[in-house]
Amino acid sequence: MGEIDPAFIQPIEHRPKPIITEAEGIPIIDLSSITSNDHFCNKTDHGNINDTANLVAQIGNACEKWGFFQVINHGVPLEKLEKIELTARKFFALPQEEKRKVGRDEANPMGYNDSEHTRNVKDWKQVFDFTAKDPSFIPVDPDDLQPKELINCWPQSLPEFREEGQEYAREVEKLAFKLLKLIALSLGLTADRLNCYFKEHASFVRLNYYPSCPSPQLVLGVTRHKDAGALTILAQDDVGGLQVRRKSDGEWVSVTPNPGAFTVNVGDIIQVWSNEKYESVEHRVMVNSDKERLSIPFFFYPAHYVMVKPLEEMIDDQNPPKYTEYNWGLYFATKRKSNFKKLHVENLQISHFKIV
Ligand SMILES: O=C(O)CCC(=O)C(=O)O
Ligand SMILES: [Fe+2]
Repeated sequence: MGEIDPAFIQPIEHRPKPIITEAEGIPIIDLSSITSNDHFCNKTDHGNINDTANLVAQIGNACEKWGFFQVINHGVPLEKLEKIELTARKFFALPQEEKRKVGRDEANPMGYNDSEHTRNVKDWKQVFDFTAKDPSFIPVDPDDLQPKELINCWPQSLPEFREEGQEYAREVEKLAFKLLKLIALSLGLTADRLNCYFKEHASFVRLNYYPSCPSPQLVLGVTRHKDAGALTILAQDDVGGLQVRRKSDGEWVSVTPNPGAFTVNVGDIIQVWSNEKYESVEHRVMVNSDKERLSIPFFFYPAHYVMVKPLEEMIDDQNPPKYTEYNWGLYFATKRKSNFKKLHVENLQISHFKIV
């Protein structure tokens, strides 16, 4: 323990427990009935309406009960996932100086970072971020709301990285739009109701590398947090470590990895749009003493200019709006500031927009 930088050490109440409880019951949802059909919700679609209704019900239940679910037969070709995983492993095995050449910083948000902070504690991980869409625009400084073009920086020594990353992002983006439709339907909205917010979406893919750790009981790979965007679609290898705060009793429970499946979770924006019918659930990542781990989240973010507030359809006299409106670009830029260093103030959270 002597060698661990104190910046990584979690306060006692947030350290992982030695006994791990598996999250039995996180639904595994089979998307095979819609994977071959990009227009499965259109009026002209003569596909099996019962299949879609069944899926919508499963997704709605999972979002209400867990805020998390896994999808199989999702249509993302596994070889695209395997390629990006292999290249990600090669990238993280490069010498630190090489990785830092594509380092991200406060001005340039994409690329490599080995000192991410969540809730003012340093995470035991290294990350590499790239945008799903090229070009992508979002403000990066809360004092300058001019959107900035996000420039991806790819390492020269891995020429295949760029194309593999972009191809992977294109495939997961298709899945994200399908899930968005299913979630809209599950909220009683029209299938395309949420699409307007994603025309110029500022989503990005993150490669998370969690090295093995000599004192896994003191640190976390990612400190407890809720994802700020609309949806997260996560691929993980077979090591495990993701824990979710179970809604029924507040216990931290582990999500059993199911390689080839994606773990999907609802983020803060869907919590607000749905006026809390669905909640963005807290999660964290444990590391271990002998195995490194790789995970690849796709953070599905709306366009920077979107004003986020409870949808009209989700509010009425019995359900008044629970959040005040906020601008997504400004929220993102403000939250980002706390990623780089320990701040001595509480980080921005969605609860700060809650109407009490
Ligand atoms: O690595 C994981 O399993 C989850 C990572 C995560 O929660 C995040 O990057 O927001
Ligand atoms: Fe997360």
